[in-house]
Amino acid sequence: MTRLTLKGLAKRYAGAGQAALHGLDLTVASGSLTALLGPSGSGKTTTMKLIAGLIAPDAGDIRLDDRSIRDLPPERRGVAMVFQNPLLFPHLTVAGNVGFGLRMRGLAPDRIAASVAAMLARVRLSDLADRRPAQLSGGQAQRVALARALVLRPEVLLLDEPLSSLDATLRDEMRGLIRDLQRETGITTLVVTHDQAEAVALADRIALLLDGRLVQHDRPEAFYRRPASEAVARFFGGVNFLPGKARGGRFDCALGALDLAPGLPEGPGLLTIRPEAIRLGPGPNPLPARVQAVTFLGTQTRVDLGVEGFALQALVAPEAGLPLSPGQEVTVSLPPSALWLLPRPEGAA
Ligand SMILES: Nc1ncnc2c1ncn2[C@@H]1O[C@H](COP(=O)(O)OP(=O)(O)OP(=O)(O)O)[C@@H](O)[C@H]1O
Repeated sequence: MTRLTLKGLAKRYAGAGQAALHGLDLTVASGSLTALLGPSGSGKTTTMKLIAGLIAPDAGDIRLDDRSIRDLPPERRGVAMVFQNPLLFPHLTVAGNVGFGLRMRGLAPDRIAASVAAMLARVRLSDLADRRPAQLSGGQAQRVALARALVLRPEVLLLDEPLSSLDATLRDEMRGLIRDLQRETGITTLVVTHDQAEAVALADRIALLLDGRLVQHDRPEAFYRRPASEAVARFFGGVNFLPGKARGGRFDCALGALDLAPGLPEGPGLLTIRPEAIRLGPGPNPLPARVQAVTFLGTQTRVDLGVEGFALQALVAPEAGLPLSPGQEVTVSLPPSALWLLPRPEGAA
């Protein structure tokens, strides 16, 4: 198993005003499945192409364990990349596509045939071995592309938005397959996605890129419980932010003095609470609130609340939200364990 390290990786495309990556430092643990997450244009594909050797960095290094691969050609890096569009060779069969890289390496035909057959069985494509890419569905083509990369036993596997072109059912299936194969093979894997729910469902670790910078690299739950900044919290659906000051275990803000859990920093900060952590009803940090709007969202109900002239948004189970109506007076409570302090944005008073 191999650790992947990016050190000070920088890239500005010719003619672009802004750099696509500003000195990215990231260590992808050996054998982990890490999601490289970020909105469109944040530098995810650029990072993948740099690791795969399809483009060259302006500065920085790329290491597999202690070896730099920065100056190696793509085929000698030990890195395989699967693109969003599977890019299969149209004139080759499924088996021909999967065996292509092994043939390029000069392996004996019987060894190639055995490896290809085993790989196709693993991705449940044995029955389609003789088909051409034009005769495959999108999900099948994506599985062939994954098999073609894995059969080479790369040290690092890069998957660029592997689920984005699939419908919801196929996406679940493919996500399960990627997870299972990654666990079985232990190949250090980096998956690009712009979808935070997908990153959470798939990865052991998430590296969040915003504007070409790594803003947090953590376990999925940390992005909800301990976001590093307001921007991170917002990317993960955070909507409640209260400026104020923490002092002696309490937070003074527009809603009064709220009890905090122990261990949070003192001083000016931005308090945040997840909408799903707000309780309707009496409890710790109780506050009188007026319901502004109730929106049924299927699995949850969104309740917009006015609290001391401040807007808070809660997400509750539908059965908890249904009897509510706009104008109603309710008590909300804010459990201290769900209150988290963020640094105040630059320039804030
Ligand atoms: N070949 C290129 N020439 C000039 N600018 C580029 C080129 N490729 C990407 N960029 C710019 O670099 C920045 C990062 O792009 P990149 O494709 O890495 O982002 P991304 O996070 O993968 O986005 P998406 O999710 O939309 O694919 C963007 O501002 C993009 O416009």
